[in-house]
Amino acid sequence: MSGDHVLALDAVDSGYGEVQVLDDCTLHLDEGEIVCLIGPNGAGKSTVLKTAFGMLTPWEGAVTYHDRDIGGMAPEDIVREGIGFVPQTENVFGSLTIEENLRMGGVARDDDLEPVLETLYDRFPLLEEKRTAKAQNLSGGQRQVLALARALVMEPDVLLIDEPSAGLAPNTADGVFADVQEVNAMDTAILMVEQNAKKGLGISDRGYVLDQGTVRFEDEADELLDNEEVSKLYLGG
Ligand SMILES: Nc1ncnc2c1ncn2[C@@H]1O[C@H](COP(=O)(O)OP(=O)(O)OP(=O)(O)O)[C@@H](O)[C@H]1O
Repeated sequence: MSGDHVLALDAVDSGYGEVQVLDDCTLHLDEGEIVCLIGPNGAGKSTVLKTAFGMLTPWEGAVTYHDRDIGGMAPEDIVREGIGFVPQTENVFGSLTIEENLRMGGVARDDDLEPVLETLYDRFPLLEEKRTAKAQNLSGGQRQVLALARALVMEPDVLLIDEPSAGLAPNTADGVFADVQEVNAMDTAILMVEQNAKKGLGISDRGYVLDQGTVRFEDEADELLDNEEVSKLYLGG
């Protein structure tokens, strides 16, 4: 795959030890997009993100960022390239303050963090209000906002987000999805895994249905939501 994709997986096989999870997986993310990856438990959605972020090295195929091969590059180097990752769990340091968490997000930067912190505090006033509080005292939704903001300290142009709504009450999840949209509006392309397929696709431009490590469907998000087969097989009717 080539062209002007920001991020692409091209015919990627990947997995853990000897266990293959991704099988000829091809997908891409373009500038400005939110793309949602849905599919059943164990389909390999998180594995896509881990392979894109260098936590796993592709066995076959290529991972490209602006057409440059980054397959298997160390995560710390990938972060410097401009890709951020918000894992599903344990994505903040509970015993550190909000501000310390944000500063941890910037350890790979060697310039002054103040301007970017100010921008993030403007964007997420909640974090400024609580900047001296320990992250463990935040609610689940607030933690997700902190995890997003922490990844944004590096000013990535791609953000990989694993299940932003996991474990959150519906209203709280809606707030986090709104924040994801806002992050996207700050010129960040987003590849998001989401268990809540309807809501995830609801804020996305395009989507992929992954099943057994392979892309089964890809389309505009609206089309996937309207697709009867996708609906029956993957969206619970
Ligand atoms: N660290 C690991 N070591 C070995 N196998 C793993 C590891 N992490 C995941 N797997 C296996 O890889 C397969 C795909 O997992 P993955 O987490 O990518 O799925 P997923 O689509 O994100 O599903 P879920 O919604 O359950 O998180 C599963 O069979 C899982 O058991």
